[in-house]
Amino acid sequence: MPGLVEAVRERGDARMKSVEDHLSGILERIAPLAPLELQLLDAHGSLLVDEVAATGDLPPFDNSSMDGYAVRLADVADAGEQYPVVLEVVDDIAAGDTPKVALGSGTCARIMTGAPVPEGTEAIVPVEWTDAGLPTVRITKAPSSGQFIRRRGDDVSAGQTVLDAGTTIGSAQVGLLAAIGRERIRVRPRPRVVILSTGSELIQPGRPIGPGQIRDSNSYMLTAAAREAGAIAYRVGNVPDDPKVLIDTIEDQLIRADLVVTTGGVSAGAYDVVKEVLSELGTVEFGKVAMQPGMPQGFGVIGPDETPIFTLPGNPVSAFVSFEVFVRPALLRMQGAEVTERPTVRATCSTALTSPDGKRQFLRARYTPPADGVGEGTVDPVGGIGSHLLGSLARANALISLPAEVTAVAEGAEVSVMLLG
Ligand SMILES: Nc1nc2c(c(=O)[nH]1)N[C@H]1C(S)=C(S)[C@@H](COP(=O)(O)OP(=O)(O)OC[C@H]3O[C@@H](n4cnc5c(N)ncnc54)[C@H](O)[C@@H]3O)O[C@H]1N2
Ligand code: MOO
Repeated sequence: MPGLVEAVRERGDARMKSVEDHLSGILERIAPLAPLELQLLDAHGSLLVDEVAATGDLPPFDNSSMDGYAVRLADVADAGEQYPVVLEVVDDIAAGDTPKVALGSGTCARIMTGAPVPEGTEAIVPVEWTDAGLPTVRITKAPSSGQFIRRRGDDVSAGQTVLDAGTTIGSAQVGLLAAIGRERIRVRPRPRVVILSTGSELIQPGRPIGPGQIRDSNSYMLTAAAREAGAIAYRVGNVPDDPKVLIDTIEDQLIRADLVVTTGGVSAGAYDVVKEVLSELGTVEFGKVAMQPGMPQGFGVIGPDETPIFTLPGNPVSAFVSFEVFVRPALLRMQGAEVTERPTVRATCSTALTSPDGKRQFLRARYTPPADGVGEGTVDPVGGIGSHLLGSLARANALISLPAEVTAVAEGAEVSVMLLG
């Protein structure tokens, strides 16, 4: 019969919070950031607060979609290779010009792409269907009615809603807003996130490494992850395991942070400074979450503005998975997103798996969608379960998520897969 300690270890610790409880506790305390009016390019990547309506038509005037000649249909109806029609060119209109003359019988105007068509225009003859002549032009092919004319308002008409509230401002949306004349726009701003890696053993890439030291991968990885989640991320590497330096660094950084993420120093070690320092403040709660990797977690608020802070474990894979499961949803919530989870699919697992009882396990994996686009894809675990295995993490495009009560999965069984990016 196992002793108490062994029994707890086997079944998971009853005092551990479930992943779901920890996440919902976090999201209850994270509010969308207050809307801000930003210049278009500063709004790029943010979510629109209000719907946007066009104040004018797009295009704003009838214009040519080809370099060529603006004509009346009756004048060119008989044009052909054998018997070209000859017209007098009465105007020459470049983009930005205003036409000076209306078209009369037997006349045409040379016109460039985007230039306003003169009054009386019924179609445009592309220059390739002519001898490009001036002051008369020979036309060898007749356009159809309205051909190569872009009508006023055929893209967007005045008053029309062009973007719904909640739309993410990507490059196409920036282009549209500029086209309708908007210079500034109200959005949920991108959260500013400070990523801080702690540990006296950490060395920045590019520096020589000594015995017992390791490179600081977490601060880079999480800064990139925060950017991928839409945040403006600031990286602070190399905070040593010194309580005073740590608290001073966090205080200094609060000025530019809507959210702080630390890694390392939260387990049970003698130098686990993050836990030691922040526990004393009483506003950050530390505990164990029933998951692997990512068991030791801390979350709370800090500083005069009650800035949310996540203290993630130092093992790189634990930090990565914790970010995915807890921090990313919080960042999306701050941006006003309705959906904060990664897309999840069911997939056939290529190998048999085991998992600790009482802990949700996140396994690095490669997901392959179904070849025909219908039905279930397959998923292959990559690497082992060790929380230090960054090599296999970098080959993964998904995480297999096994519920806490699942201890074994047969080869070919269906599993839940969280797709990364
Ligand atoms: N006695 C116990 N020991 C540990 C427990 C426990 O419950 N009891 N939990 C283990 C688990 S699970 C995890 S996860 C880790 C969490 O440790 P810490 O958050 O305290 O992190 P550190 O001790 O500072 O570092 C752990 C590991 O990760 C490396 N590390 C740290 N920062 C970085 C970085 N920025 N880039 C790359 N690698 C980093 C560090 O060198 C260590 O190897 O605790 C277990 N122990
Ligand atoms: O939970 Mo730790 O995050 O497994 O290595």
